[in-house]
Amino acid sequence: MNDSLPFGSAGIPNKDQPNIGPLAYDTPIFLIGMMGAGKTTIGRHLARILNREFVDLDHQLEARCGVRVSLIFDIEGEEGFRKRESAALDDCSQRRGIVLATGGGAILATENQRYLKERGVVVYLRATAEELFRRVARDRSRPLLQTPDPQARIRELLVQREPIYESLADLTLETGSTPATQIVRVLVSMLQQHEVQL
Ligand SMILES: Nc1ncnc2c1ncn2[C@@H]1O[C@H](COP(=O)(O)OP(=O)(O)O)[C@@H](O)[C@H]1O
Ligand SMILES: O=C(O)C1=C[C@@H](OP(=O)(O)O)[C@@H](O)[C@H](O)C1
Ligand SMILES: [Mg+2]
Repeated sequence: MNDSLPFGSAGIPNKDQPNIGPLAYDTPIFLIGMMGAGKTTIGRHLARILNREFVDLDHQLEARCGVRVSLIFDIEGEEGFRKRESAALDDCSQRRGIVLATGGGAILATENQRYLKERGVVVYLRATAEELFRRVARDRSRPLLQTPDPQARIRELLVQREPIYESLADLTLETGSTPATQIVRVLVSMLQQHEVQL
């Protein structure tokens, strides 16, 4: 990869950033974070520039079920969705050389935490509740946000989930108002710094 990519402007090391060490060239890269963090958008760009296959967990589920995520929630509730999500994550996380964008709640089940932690490099895309809300406010495709006060819901979910995102992350990237294309460049540089073979 090109060594001259910018490093550091939006990237912040975790407090106790572990040394990932040299990893196989085909180690999967997993993106985690809240709804609106940019996992799907950034994952797709990242895969393109690394010449990797891009997999989005929600899209996998939709392809398997033949319906949209919101309809899975309508018919089977969150519990049914989570079971399907866990089975899809078990399969997808075993695929080598991919960039995988998870869904925001895919980190909740303990078996999913194990799949992510043991099978690849985990990147947490972080954003504030205000920024997340700005990004997803007009989008009707996220069933958990179809409430009278979606901003409050985002804040609640963030409080519940932030410790899990942090505990799973090998790398954390603050997305702020940085455009997605620049975030991807910073992320490539962070992965290189952490000896992930790209
Ligand atoms: N860094 C960013 N800055 C501004 N908007 C972004 C950024 N990343 C993603 N977005 C926008 O936010 C929305 C949600 O992004 P998406 O990739 O679907 O997030 P996720 O998959 O994490 O829920 C999309 O409209 C996307 O274009
Ligand atoms: O945070 C969540 O629990 C969810 C996030 C969504 O994916 P994104 O994070 O890609 O929006 C999708 O999996 C589903 O609506 C539930
Ligand atoms: Mg997504």
